[in-house]
Amino acid sequence: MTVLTYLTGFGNQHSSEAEPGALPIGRNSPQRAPLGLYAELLSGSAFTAPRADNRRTWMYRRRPAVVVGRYAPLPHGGWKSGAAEGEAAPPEPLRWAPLPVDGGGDFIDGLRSYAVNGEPGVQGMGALAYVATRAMGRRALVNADAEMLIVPQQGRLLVTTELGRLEVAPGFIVLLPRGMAFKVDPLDALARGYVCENCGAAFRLPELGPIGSNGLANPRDFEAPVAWHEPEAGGYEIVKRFGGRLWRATQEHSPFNVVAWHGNLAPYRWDTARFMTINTVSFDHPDPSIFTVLTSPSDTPGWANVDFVIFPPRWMVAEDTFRPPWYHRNVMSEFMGLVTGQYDAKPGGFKPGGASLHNSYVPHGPDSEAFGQASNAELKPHKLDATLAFMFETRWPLKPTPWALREAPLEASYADCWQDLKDQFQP
Ligand SMILES: O=C(O)Cc1cc(O)ccc1O
Ligand SMILES: [Fe+2]
Repeated sequence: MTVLTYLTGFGNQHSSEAEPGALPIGRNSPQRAPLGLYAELLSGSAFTAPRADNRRTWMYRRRPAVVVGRYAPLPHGGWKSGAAEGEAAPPEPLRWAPLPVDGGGDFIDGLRSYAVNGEPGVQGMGALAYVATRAMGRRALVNADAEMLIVPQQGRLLVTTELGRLEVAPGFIVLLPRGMAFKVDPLDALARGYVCENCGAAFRLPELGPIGSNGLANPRDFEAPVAWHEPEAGGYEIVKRFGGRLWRATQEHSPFNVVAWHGNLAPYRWDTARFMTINTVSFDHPDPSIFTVLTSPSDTPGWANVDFVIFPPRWMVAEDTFRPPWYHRNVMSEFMGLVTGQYDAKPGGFKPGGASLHNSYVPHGPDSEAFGQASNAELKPHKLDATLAFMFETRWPLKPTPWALREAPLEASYADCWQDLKDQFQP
């Protein structure tokens, strides 16, 4: 395939044209847009949102998105959204073994929700897995309810969007704005990973406070696509997520027909290897908020609708410190996945491609194996290398789905991993 080029900078005012002269200069909506194109605006925020949060993009396209057939319901057994579609779960830690990579479906067919909260299109999130063994072909997905954050775990992906194409491998993430058409195609025989469906405020970089003007995920490392319009003629199936349901319609042309665009609402890819990791250089284990890549705030300051947090390779140097995570009960709910390597709180038990859910106030922390090792380890500088875990942390309790509780590879004996923690009190 061709080598793709990118525009850099999270939230920048990008502009791109696939044909010279396709982008109007000095105005957005001339009486006749250049080259016979249609002008179309996509908003990511209310028109009157504060300037710092305001996101919108102008597209100049061969046909506007309004040219589409009538929608009919499209059944999908695995994709759930909103607390109403979750089940009551016992207040216990839950963990799932890696999903088998089979099934012969495309990205849409292979979506399965582990856990949900909130309300589709309003607030909250869903944590999903995807397994894809074939391309979407002439099928596109539009999620009108949520922004989609894709975390590939296995297999490279080609992500085609209305604004252009992105290529990613495991270790990257992809952020797809709410309401923008896209398709996700495996570039290898199979692809597996995780998705966060964010129904709240759009993801943004966290404030840095005393860290200062640099660090964590740096804005310039986020890469947006350049304009690209699909050359092949022919129809498309548009699959739309709206109101927590899937719908399908057909149209006689590709939705990937944007010849030029400009604006600050764009899909991005980002390489987790670019994360500038902050950790203690003295003692104690800092709160995991130091690993926040992106945050979707809620209406209460500091209580995120969802934070996307990574646990990347890093040096552990803390003195007189139990270095893995502490035992804790968190008001926020924690969904975790493992892209590669080992996670320090569960060196043996948490497998790449697996998932865990530690819901609001569910006690958790290092398993007995990790506790024994870390309590006795010689505290010389140690690199946690070749590892990448992540967390979707949300202020609303997550409800597991029927699939997650009854069909997915739920590990019945997960909670046993703490039962060997003995009373070792020596008065
Ligand atoms: O529970 C977990 O494994 C995630 C986590 C990691 C950490 O370093 C501190 C708190 C926390 O919830
Ligand atoms: Fe935790």
